[in-house]
Amino acid sequence: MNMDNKVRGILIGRMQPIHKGHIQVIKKILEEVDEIIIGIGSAQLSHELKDPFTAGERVVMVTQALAEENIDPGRFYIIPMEDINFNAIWTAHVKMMTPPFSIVYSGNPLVKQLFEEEGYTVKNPPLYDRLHLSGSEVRRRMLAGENWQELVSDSTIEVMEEIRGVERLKNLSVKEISDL
Ligand SMILES: Nc1ncnc2c1ncn2[C@@H]1O[C@H](COP(=O)(O)OP(=O)(O)OP(=O)(O)O)[C@@H](O)[C@H]1O
Ligand SMILES: NC(=O)c1ccc[n+]([C@@H]2O[C@H](COP(=O)(O)O)[C@@H](O)[C@H]2O)c1
Repeated sequence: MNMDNKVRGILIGRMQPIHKGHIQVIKKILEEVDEIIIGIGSAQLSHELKDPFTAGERVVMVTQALAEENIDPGRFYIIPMEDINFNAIWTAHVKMMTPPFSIVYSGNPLVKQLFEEEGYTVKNPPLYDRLHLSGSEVRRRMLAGENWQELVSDSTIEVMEEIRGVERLKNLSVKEISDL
């Protein structure tokens, strides 16, 4: 039960980085709920090929991308969430870190299973242009020198330049190959 009677939904994703698919789904969820909680998943990870950006950098990217869309800042929370080793109590960990919510939006079968077992409503959000709109595709294009910019918001391009994100990813790829 919510302490303030607001209907809240939660969307958890690693946002490595946030892309136009996330933005569209966030807008869609905001048509259904009063407020959305955006959980930045695997918050402890950074400087890895699959997870190059820190939780703090991801918070900035998400905040600025939503500002660019003129989404009312009073309607969302951005909360970094570290992984824990115990799946059975992960939902309690998420609950502890967030404002009360009643709907979970996720297509991830494990996330769905864990929250359903705790009695939450889990909805499968629509996927937009999934062939192109995924964090993996953004990172792949960054490494390949292809057009990743079209997949993300202008503000994300700016943050990426500020933190030299593409250069970081390329350095990580050289390091991971040399570690093989
Ligand atoms: N193209 C998309 N359209 C709508 N929602 C999306 C899209 N891509 C991801 N999402 C949403 O974001 C959540 C996962 O976030 P995450 O940042 O892990 O996305 P991802 O793009 O699949 O990442 P990666 O490719 O790095 O694994 C999913 O549960 C899904 O609801
Ligand atoms: N035990 C745990 O810590 C646990 C369990 C399920 C999902 N998660 C996290 O939730 C997020 C889910 O995002 P995806 O839907 O993109 O996989 C990921 O960051 C994942 O690591 C963590």
